Amino acid sequence: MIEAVGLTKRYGDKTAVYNLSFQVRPGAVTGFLGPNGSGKSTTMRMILGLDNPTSGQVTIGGFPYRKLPNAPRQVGALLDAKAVHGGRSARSHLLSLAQLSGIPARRVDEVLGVVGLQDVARKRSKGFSLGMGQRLGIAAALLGDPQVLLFDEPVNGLDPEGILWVRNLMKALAAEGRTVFVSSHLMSEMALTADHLIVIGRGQLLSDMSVRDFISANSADFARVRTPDTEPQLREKLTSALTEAGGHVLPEQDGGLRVTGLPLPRISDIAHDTDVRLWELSPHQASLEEAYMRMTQGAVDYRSTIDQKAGLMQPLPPGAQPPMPVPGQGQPGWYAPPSPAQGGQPFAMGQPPANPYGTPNPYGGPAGAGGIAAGPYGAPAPMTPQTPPQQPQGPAQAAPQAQGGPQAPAPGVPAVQAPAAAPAPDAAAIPATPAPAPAAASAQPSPSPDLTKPEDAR
Ligand SMILES: Nc1ncnc2c1ncn2[C@@H]1O[C@H](COP(=O)(O)OP(=O)(O)OP(=O)(O)O)[C@@H](O)[C@H]1O
Repeated sequence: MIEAVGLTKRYGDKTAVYNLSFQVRPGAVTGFLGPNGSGKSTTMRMILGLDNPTSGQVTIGGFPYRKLPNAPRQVGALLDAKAVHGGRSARSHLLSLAQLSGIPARRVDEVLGVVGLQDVARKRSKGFSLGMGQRLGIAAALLGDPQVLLFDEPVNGLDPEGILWVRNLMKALAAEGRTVFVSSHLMSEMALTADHLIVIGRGQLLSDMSVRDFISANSADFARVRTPDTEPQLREKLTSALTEAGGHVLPEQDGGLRVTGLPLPRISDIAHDTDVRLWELSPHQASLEEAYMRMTQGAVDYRSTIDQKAGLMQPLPPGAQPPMPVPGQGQPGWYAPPSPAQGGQPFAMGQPPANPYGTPNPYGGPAGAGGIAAGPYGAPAPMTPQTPPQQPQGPAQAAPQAQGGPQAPAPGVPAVQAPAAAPAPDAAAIPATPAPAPAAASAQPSPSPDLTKPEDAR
């Protein structure tokens, strides 16, 4: 388990993380969400001993990372997939990490297979695509067969097959009882992968709850109603009647109406009473993305000026910042549907607070996003390296390493793609990684979970 208590990090007068307390438990995938610059990477670096907290503490299994016995075998991480010496092959990179941690060389070939890079194992990583680099980073994280895994944006750059593979891998690792902590900006992916969410904004904790509770607390179900496109007056008539009955009606771009505050049968009765024919009356649940936007809107530091023009948010006075969101409350002015507290229970009559992920909803709607394919480690097809750049491979090309790449492993960095030697506090950079592509392509229920275990541990 990872436990942070009052974790705070300041860089000069910039407070990157403030008074964060949370626990990441084993046996589940915990998503770590927050807008750009909210402090996710800083938090992960502190967990891994790469940054020192200004105050507070964070422990893994009760120990600060740097005091963990045999850390590389207990914790694996992917922080920066680019932290690899481009002149080294994928295999050499992993071998050097393995040697630093006393991990047998045969484990390198195992993880290369798990991530699907076996066919390009001897190619220089500088020719790798973004997705292949991610896979290499994931391989490094798995190297020590750790019980605790941290992944910072693991699906960044992966194609759909790679994304599915990472999703299944995360879930399989958690199903084996491991602690899996993963950051991502892809809400749809988080909705499919995570069981629990920790959301931060401007370095502070905004939410710590299950995905289902998060959506339920930050969004409201709604009904979609469509009247005949050919008779716009019917739409107006129905809008008035629904509003009069206490509903909240928002027009949608395709001419439909989004209605909250009235159960579906009531909407149907009102339409009937006002002599309005319906082409559609369907129940909907807000997505994780909508719930997330509602929760974090006030904590977004970087926003396009186009957002206001597009009506995605209410205009603020020049120079004003939206207020920090309050956990469990929506952001006023945001486009998402009103929260249950504001809009009431739209489908009060037997409405399923339904499980958005997995179980079919009682109204016969889509089953949600639960359908995950098979095997945890069923990897995607083998990768082919990009055409290697023609430039010379001299030392100059290795410059990136200086930031903590493999060549100069950061002290204390574990199984991850870490740099070798001792961790350098505040150093940044963890390993990089590759992506899978085992021949077993596709969706076979993965090979045995043992694939993630070093032979000497089986
Ligand atoms: N070494 C540093 N020196 C000064 N400021 C830093 C340093 N590292 C991070 N920060 C600042 O701390 C804040 C949090 O950054 P961090 O990278 O942790 O955010 P993040 O949530 O990971 O962002 P993103 O989603 O964009 O990756 C940012 O304002 C960033 O500029």
